[in-house]
Amino acid sequence: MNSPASPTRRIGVLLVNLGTPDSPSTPDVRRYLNEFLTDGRVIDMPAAVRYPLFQGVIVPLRAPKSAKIYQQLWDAERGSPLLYHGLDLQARLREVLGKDYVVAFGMRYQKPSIEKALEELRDAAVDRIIVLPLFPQYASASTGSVQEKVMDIVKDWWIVPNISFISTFADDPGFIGSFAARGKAEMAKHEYDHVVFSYHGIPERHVLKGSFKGYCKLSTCCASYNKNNRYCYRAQCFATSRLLAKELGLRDDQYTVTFQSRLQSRLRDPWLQPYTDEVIKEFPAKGINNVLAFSPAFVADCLETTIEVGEEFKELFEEAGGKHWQLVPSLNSEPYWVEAVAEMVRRN
Ligand SMILES: C=CC1=C(C)c2cc3[nH]c(cc4nc(cc5[nH]c(cc1n2)c(C)c5CCC(=O)O)C(CCC(=O)O)=C4C)c(C)c3C=C
Ligand SMILES: [Fe+2]
Ligand SMILES: [Fe+2]
Repeated sequence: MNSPASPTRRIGVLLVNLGTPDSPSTPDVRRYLNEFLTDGRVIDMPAAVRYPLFQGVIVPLRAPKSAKIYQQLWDAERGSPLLYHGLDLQARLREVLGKDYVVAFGMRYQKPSIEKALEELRDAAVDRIIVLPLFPQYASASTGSVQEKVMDIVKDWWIVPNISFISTFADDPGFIGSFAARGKAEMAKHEYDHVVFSYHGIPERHVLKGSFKGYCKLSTCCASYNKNNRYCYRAQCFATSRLLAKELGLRDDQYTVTFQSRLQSRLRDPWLQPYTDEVIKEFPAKGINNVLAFSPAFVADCLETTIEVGEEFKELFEEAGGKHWQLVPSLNSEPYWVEAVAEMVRRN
């Protein structure tokens, strides 16, 4: 009797980014924000308060304003940059990884859903799944939320797959090298007297909640990256910045680490500081007039890079008297970044 052919042992790769509305219309933005801002890892309030407060008050007020910004960002042919860069990365990674891998792409909020992407991998009968949330620095509100969602889905499958997560790549040499290459290309075009590494902020409380045995106290604890603060978002942001500065040949006084995108609320809870908008307004008075801005919490251009860093911060800086502000474009689906992702996957 012939033995059955041995099953192909392909590996599934699930790339996940945050999410984006289906269109920049107010109803679609409202639907997206309703899903995003009722996630208990993003807004860590009891569900009984979170749902009525956000779905009933904050999102209806915010959606029309956000929709206007999404309209500025939207590409007439390709739609949301976060989505089309994700699909491009998926396509290029497929080519680089070859036939032993099946690469799927999903968004934590809205479409394409993580459910659908996981089903694609299940239908391909992959042997195991490597999940790569596309956030370099672990935060419960981003990476943690993706992990929870994936586990929530597969817990209901009859055959639960082998799954591993790449939870942080803040100090990954391929990630650092790719961003440094993007920065060097800008530095070759213009003289800069200062560099800003501006990261998406999170409430300070989120850092303290993840503090390992009380190690992280939002102080000098984050000045080195070690086994005690491996998943501290603030420590990872500093680690990424130090490594990028080293690659770019910057002295400590030639760069500043800042945090952007805080969700302003009447609760006035402090977010990670210093705030980018406040820091850059002071630059011209200090003689800093030519600034190169990196946004290394994102690996694809999106609202937070193109509009907030590339346009809003530029305007603030120029209003304060600054001369030249330049955003370093994100990694998107640049060949060296695709290779860096492939290497992280192969190593896993
Ligand atoms: C880098 C990872 C991210 C973390 C950590 C994060 C935390 C976080 N975000 C909000 C609120 C908003 N973020 C918004 C946009 C947005 N956020 C991320 C990533 C992280 N967020 C991305 C990639 C994007 C852009 C999406 C796009 O389509 O381009 C928005 C929506 C835009 C707006 O209305 O301003 C909100 C709101 C909170 C509260 C939070 C942590 C607690
Ligand atoms: Fe965000
Ligand atoms: Fe820390």
